[in-house]
Amino acid sequence: MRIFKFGGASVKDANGVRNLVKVLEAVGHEKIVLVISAMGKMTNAMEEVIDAYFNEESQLDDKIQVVVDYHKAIINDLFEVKNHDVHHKVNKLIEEFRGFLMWNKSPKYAFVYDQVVGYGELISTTIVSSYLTEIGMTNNWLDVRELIKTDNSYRDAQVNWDSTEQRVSEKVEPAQLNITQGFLGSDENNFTTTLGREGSDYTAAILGYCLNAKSVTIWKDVPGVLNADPRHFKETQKLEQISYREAIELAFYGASVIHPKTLQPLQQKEIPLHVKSFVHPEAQGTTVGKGKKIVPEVPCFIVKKNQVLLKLSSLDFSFIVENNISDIFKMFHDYRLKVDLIQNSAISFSVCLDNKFSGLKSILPELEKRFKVTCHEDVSLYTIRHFDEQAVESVLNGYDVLVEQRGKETVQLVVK
Ligand SMILES: Nc1ncnc2c1ncn2[C@@H]1O[C@H](COP(=O)(O)OP(=O)(O)O)[C@@H](O)[C@H]1O
Ligand SMILES: N[C@@H](CC(=O)OP(=O)(O)O)C(=O)O
Repeated sequence: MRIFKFGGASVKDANGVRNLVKVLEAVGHEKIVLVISAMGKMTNAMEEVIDAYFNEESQLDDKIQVVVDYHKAIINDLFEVKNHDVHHKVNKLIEEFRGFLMWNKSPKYAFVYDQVVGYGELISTTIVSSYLTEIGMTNNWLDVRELIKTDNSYRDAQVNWDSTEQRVSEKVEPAQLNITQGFLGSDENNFTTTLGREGSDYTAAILGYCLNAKSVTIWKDVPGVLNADPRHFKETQKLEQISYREAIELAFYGASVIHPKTLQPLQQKEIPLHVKSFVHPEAQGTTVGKGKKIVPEVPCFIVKKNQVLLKLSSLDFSFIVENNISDIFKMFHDYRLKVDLIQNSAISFSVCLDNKFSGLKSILPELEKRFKVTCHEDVSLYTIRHFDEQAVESVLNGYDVLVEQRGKETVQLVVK
């Protein structure tokens, strides 16, 4: 079997859905599992619904209406028949999460988030599946929550591999075109869980692993994995081949084209991962697999914006060593601050953090009880793999370098 993942960008409108069909016609549509994300930016729109529910209830209906209108426009464009069954199916899903929000008693944000946010994926797969059926492509729609079982760490659920493997092998039809949602799973009480934002790549890898797939392909709006994010760098080069190890390194440092958790299950079974253009499905793309580290061998640039640099110094000139470093790391873990870089000297300790769960405000007073704290917000972290001096120079242009760290293959620069 082959696993195909189509992200939000690929199904952002009716033409995107038609193009998905063209891709399937070009590369075959049997013995496939299609993993599809929410359409366009609908996960962000669902997050706004949840935020309104918790913080500004007067906005709730308007926020839900944005989701309704977006999908309705796509359905009206795709289906000629006015009262096509797809309207009924999508309305039912919308009423499901509206009803949940009406009756919910749980004050727990992460739990409520997971029960609601995934309707983006449930709706998108319902629309795509109905469209495929309409044009004569028989398909098997699967609720991924019945396949992928996880613990109950809402918003960052961990997969229970044994029961997932068993369910996947029972429910996926190996000879057919199967279609299911990315990003979601369910816990032992059958509540919906999510695998973390942008987690649909990981879903494709989980299914690939459980089905011993021949390959996993992520269809993108770019020709493959580039040596830098084209939104931040003018000149980029496509990488032809990357080893699993190198791809894991790139994803770890923040190359957002592949979700970091995706590589590990594939590497374990040596399943190749193709990143290909949904505009030119016949073109080669990038293959992540066994073999050469990186082809061509060029510097790879990764930038993370809006990071925080904290410098902690002891108040009494005592050393910062194992015991206080372990306390500091426990605090970062508790406040969900992701550590991107560390540098320590005898009496100080610098750390570049990702504040995506907004833990910074709460941790600062805690740290200030024990250390002198200097905090630079809104810094950028540049990582260059396989760097040379020219590559380093090219990213510096006028920035102030706050921290520099060099290894044999990687240089990291925190700049303001
Ligand atoms: N190293 C990279 N190579 C290719 N694309 C990259 C890279 N880093 C960031 N991107 C960006 O990732 C985008 C595709 O990801 P995304 O929009 O999240 O797609 P999807 O919705 O399909 O998951 C590309 O349009 C590109 O701008
Ligand atoms: N829809 C989810 C999961 C995902 O992976 O989406 P995409 O494939 O569009 O990045 C998100 O936006 O986080």
